[in-house]
Amino acid sequence: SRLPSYLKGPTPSSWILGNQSDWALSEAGEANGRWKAQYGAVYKYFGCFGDEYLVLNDANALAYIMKGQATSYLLDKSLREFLRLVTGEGLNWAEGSNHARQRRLLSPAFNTSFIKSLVPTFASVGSRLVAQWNKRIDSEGVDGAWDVDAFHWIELITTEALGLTAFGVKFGSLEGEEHPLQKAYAGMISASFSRPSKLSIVIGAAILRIPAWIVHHIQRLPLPGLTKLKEAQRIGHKFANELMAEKRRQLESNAQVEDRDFITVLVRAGEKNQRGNLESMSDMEIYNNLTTFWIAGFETSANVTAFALIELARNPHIQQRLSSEVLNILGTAADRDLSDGLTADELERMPYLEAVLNETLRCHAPIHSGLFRAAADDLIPLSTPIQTETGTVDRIPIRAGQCVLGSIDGLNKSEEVWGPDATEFLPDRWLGRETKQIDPSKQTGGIYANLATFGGGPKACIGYRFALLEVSVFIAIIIRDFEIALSPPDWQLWSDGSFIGTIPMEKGRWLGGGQCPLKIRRRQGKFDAVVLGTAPLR
Ligand code: HEM
Repeated sequence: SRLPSYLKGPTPSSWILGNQSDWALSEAGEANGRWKAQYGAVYKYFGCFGDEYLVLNDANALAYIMKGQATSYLLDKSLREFLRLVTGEGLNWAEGSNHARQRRLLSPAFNTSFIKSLVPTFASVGSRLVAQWNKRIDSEGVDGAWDVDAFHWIELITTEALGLTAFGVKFGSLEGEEHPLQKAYAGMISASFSRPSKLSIVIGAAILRIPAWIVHHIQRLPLPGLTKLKEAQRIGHKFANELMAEKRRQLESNAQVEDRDFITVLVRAGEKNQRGNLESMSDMEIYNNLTTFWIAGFETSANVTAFALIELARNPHIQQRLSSEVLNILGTAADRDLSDGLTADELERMPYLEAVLNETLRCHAPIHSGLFRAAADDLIPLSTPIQTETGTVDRIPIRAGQCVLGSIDGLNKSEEVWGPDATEFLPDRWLGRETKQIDPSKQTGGIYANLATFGGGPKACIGYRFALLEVSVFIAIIIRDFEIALSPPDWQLWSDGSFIGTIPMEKGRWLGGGQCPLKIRRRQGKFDAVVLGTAPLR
């Protein structure tokens, strides 16, 4: 064993499978929670073919690893090559000085005031969803209630929002239209999800053992999956190139072009840099990053939106409290059309909305773990020392090449950090909470609200403000206009965590993707909701 012998962990079922099927086939974070309770916050487990993983559920250890990303705790080389096949050499793929350079050049697209200016765009998309749902209630509803698997619709609003804010393009998918760029990106993600069998877990692990240099050359092979991926990329790239050329023409002829999307902001920043003789991003780099934002920002935000709606549907008292707040600030559907009126300032006046969103991000982090490889021998500091037979250990020695798994879910549900009710969904814990006052030994290094959900350090999620505002707008708009309940009422959530993502599904029913089955009804207005209360929908 390369890891110190005092680290404990589960016994592998076999050399081929290790503990991997237990990890991949239990609910997201479940195996980790069990092993953490048994072996401590820092333990080891075996992946396929005897690969040993160091698992960290310790705040200081996670903060340390995240700080070292981009230089000393890196993405596995083969995995990184696979990533390059999909996103090209964008921010997620980049390391070291290239990463720092790209991050600097992308900063104009992620500054707070620009991201806040996207709120009306998110609101326009949310309002289009509301219009469609109202139509369905009228045409397909029974006694004013309509059963819908909202997951598909959430995917549509998330892609519409990305289309408008990244490329400035309206796809029209909510209204039944199909757009080539949206289709190209769907092809790149090829969303079809299937729960892995033990055999596919082993095959997956074997594929990841293909040396990076071979993966690098795989792209030349005429494999069917790759041909489809390349075709999707060709269409996406051509489209983006035409858009960038058009933006450039517009900017040359009229400096008043509004910055309403990333492509405009990045093309403008590039032109400015060139005039000032600063280095700028090439069109290829801009395109690779727009693709990166799509891959990083689509399923993550969609899954959080779905988890939030599921929690609101199964906790009617939380839903009612949220609807009261939202109706007080935004008025009823009859008072006000939100298709372009909602602002970031209004969102800031809804602390309970923020609490519900934060609690969703804590309990249902859409990426439940981060996997790294140590670039050099190192010592990882701990918040809570480990007691061994020979003494106390406050740093774990590791060797270059060691796989390290930071459990985002484990830190988000750590009793040490969040208290004894850490596994319960309780938005109230956020009201009046000041992140700055948290004891340093309980700080995870997370970029937002001491949550590990968006990562931390130099490679922390660049899109977290975007995601927070986007999901807040969607939830506020849906809850203002509809009462939601689970349908059927006894629907049981299964948070699938087969890969690094967490996807809402029904226990025992794998339908090939996320699920969010709701019964929706028009909300009867402010008076009913606030004063009388509405009977929970069943
Ligand atoms: C709720 C939604 C989201 C979650 C939970 C999420 C989570 C994450 C996490 C965990 C990482 C890795 C952080 C680390 O290694 O420390 C990451 C990176 C990243 N995210 Fe997000 N993300 C979300 C939405 C978005 C959106 C909307 C965008 C873009 C518009 C985006 C763009 C990125 C990019 C580009 C990276 C790579 C950053 C780098 O390597 O420097 N994400 N995200």
